[in-house]
Amino acid sequence: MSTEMFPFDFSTEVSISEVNANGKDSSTQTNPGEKNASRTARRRQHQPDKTTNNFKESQSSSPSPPRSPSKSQKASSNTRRESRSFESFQKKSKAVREVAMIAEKRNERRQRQADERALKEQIMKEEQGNPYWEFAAMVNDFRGNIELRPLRESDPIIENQITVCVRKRPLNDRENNKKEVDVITVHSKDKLIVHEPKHKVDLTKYLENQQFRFDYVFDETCTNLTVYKFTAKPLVKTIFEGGMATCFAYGQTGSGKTHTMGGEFRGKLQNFKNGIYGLVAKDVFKLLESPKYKQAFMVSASFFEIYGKLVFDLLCKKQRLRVLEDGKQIVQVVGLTEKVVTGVDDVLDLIQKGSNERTSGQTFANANSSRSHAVFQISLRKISCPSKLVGKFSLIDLAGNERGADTSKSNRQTRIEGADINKSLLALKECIRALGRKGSHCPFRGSKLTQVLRDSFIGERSRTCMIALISPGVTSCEHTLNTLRYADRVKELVVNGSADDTQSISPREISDEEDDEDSQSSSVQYSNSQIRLSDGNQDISNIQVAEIDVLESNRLVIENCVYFHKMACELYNKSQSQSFNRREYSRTWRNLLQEMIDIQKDALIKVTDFCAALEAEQS
Ligand SMILES: Nc1ncnc2c1ncn2[C@@H]1O[C@H](COP(=O)(O)OP(=O)(O)OP(=O)(O)O)[C@@H](O)[C@H]1O
Repeated sequence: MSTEMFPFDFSTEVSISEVNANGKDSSTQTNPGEKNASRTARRRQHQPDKTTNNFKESQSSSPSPPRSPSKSQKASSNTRRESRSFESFQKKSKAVREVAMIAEKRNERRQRQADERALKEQIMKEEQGNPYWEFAAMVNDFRGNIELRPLRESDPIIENQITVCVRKRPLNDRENNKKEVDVITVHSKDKLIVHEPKHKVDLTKYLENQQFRFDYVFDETCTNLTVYKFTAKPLVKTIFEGGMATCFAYGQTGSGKTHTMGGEFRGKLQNFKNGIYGLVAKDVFKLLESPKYKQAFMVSASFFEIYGKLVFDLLCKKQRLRVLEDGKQIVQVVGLTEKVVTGVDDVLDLIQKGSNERTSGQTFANANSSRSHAVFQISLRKISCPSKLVGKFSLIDLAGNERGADTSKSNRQTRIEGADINKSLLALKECIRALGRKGSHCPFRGSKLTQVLRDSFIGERSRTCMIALISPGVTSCEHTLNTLRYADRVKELVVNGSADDTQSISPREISDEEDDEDSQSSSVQYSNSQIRLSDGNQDISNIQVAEIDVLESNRLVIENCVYFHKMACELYNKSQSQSFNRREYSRTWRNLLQEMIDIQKDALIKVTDFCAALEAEQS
């Protein structure tokens, strides 16, 4: 096939040869005519919409190659041939363009793949020895495609009755050394995304991105001061207005509960001034100095630890304390040290003393502080009537929530501890939910923790804040998801409740003339000696208490059945999908069953006790 005869057919070949050579011209030995034809073809590729014009243009602009002497005789026959080749080109030009376009796309795709490969190789080099490098690349890629707008100091503070927020700590040295991937993206001031690493059946890796929403989300750059400003600080005035304020730190061991509540660590030393305990104390004394409250109130503090069913005084050599409840459901921690404090330094001394006691004074019954709940309380009383409690701020550093899952592999003692922690966290969730559902029964007898904090869950003026702490590392992903789901269940109610349920608590002044009867439900008596339970009355009261417990556990079983049914259906449906993950499925299913069994076991114990009490009463 000669260039003279089929100049444009030749250009087609050039195009194809270009395609075959991935964009490089493979026809190295070309004569000038071929070169012209090739140039024409390239011009046509660059202006695909003007093929016909190009054709005319190329016809006129392409110089003809040297011809033989019999030109004049062959002129008419050449014209016919060229006209035929023009028709042929017209037919083929569409196909040529399509082929060129396909080639172009293929080249682009190959280029993209090559770039991705190069990027992967670069990350692999940088992340040498990191088993999660592919997930790291995926998370980076995800973050690169979204706009992040974390919380700002200037963001408004919302006055909720129940606030639930999340704080993400930075990766620690151990996690950095292990090259753990940070799987938490704080998307905005109230949203975060968990990138859960997953594998498909064919072992392809992928991320399951789960989004959660809370009142506030604090990223790893937030300081204790910022966290305090949005969480506990707005609650300080509550105790001056006759209410109960409570702040919980919830999360797995090592997620930053003590760092947030007690203060930042510098090595083994803790700076109690910038923990929430210390910051609350500072603001309490600041408010106490205001003309409105000056000389009106006295402040006292106590610090104790709940370990299973036992309570220990952290301000008195871990002395064991008893918890009693009188006929009016007023709960007392009998013998608890309550020290009067006159300034922030006094409070910091007590925090230091209690914290040291907590970590150094570990006994057989408490080998690890992460297995106990620490409760620090600041109480406000009237100077004119110290036995009368005005308000109380309870700050609780909860036991590591993963401890509740210590089950089959652990020894009996650990299993019992785990069950107690599980039970108390479950009861806590229910009590906060009951507070949100104003007027609904508060199942505070569900655990020692909720029993001693009963006042926090009742009354119009009670306000609660939960700070869920999470570790960002990939190996903590499962615990992180459990923490977020728990916090979400507490928040769920706040989101679904009516506007009245969730917001704006009208402040109320405490007047000297306030009626004792009226305030009794939300205040505890100062003196432990005021608990009056005659022997005869106590029996009746015990049966009544047991009856309430049984009914409460019955309600909990019903509620849980509904939740269980919903979750079991969701899980089963998920198991039918293509992204079915056996390990995740079995773990979730096991946890769900365990939760159900725990609640039912608890109900069974309560009803058995109640039956026995009724029998005893009859005989
Ligand atoms: N936001 C943070 N910024 C920097 N370091 C942090 C942060 N949160 C926690 N840490 C560090 O992580 C480590 C574990 O924190 P912390 O002791 O507070 O965890 P925890 O949840 O209280 O654990 P446990 O349940 O065992 O008491 C500490 O060394 C602490 O300094």
